[in-house]
Amino acid sequence: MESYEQPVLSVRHLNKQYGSGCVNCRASRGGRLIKNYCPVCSTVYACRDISFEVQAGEILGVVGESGSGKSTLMQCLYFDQSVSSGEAYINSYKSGRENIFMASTQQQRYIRNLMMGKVYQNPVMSLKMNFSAIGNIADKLIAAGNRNVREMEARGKELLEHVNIPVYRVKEAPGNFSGGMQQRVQIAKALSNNPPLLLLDEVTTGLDLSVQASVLDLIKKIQRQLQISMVIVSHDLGVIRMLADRTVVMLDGRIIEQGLTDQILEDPQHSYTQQLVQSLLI
Ligand SMILES: Nc1ncnc2c1ncn2[C@@H]1O[C@H](COP(=O)(O)OP(=O)(O)OP(=O)(O)O)[C@@H](O)[C@H]1O
Repeated sequence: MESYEQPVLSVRHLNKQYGSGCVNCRASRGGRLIKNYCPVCSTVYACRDISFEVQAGEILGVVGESGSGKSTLMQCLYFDQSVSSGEAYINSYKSGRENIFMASTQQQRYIRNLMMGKVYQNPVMSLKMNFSAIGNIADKLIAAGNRNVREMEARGKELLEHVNIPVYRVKEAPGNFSGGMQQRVQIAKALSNNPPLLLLDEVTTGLDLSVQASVLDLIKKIQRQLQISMVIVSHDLGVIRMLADRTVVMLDGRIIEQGLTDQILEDPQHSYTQQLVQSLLI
């Protein structure tokens, strides 16, 4: 199969548990859990048998209530957490033939720096608040092996302009910026090495509605212009409706439904998804 036909990201049977499990929860296949939690040994089954694909140029939405495992999934994909088991393949890494979870720490750093970008709900997770905005971009470019200061400065300005940070503020620290501006700097930083895949975790949560709308517009614009693939996590189906081509619905660590976003909105199959869709209409 040619590489352009392969999914950009393919995740198979990803499991992540916090705790080692016990006779009660290991044998029960979830039957004796309270949601995702074992009351006997306190193990949390945060992600259970998660499988999905992201195609080139597609935005995949992941929606679910608080605690359903969305952030854990993103943390595993970006190597912020190790998986308990499972596989993931990126078509730009070793032609999509090697499980990235089995790659060495050095290789995982390489994948993070060149093949993925991540935007967090809390900008402190990705931005150095005591660096300038442009210094933050250079930081990511240096991590990927760049050394040419002039080139990095030009790239930083270009990216920050692209996300609507005024050129006269690029040398200011993001700590001085508003929440929406900080998210835009994070997006610029995540895009700096032209990754084929962007992971966005609750990036508009906590922002004012109008700021939220401008960040969502920016994400849409970037996706159209760069044709980059994205996985966007949100507890808000409104955000997913606006951005995602396809959607995965999570509950208690499992995927309970996935399909085209329009299809899920028009004809939700699972009772939890039906509730979510109904809440959009109220
Ligand atoms: N470090 C940890 N140790 C133990 N349990 C954890 C840890 N991190 C997350 N969990 C548990 O894993 C489950 C999934 O959490 P996660 O943060 O992935 O959910 P979420 O869907 O992203 O929720 P939210 O939208 O509130 O962030 C929850 O039950 C949570 O308590």
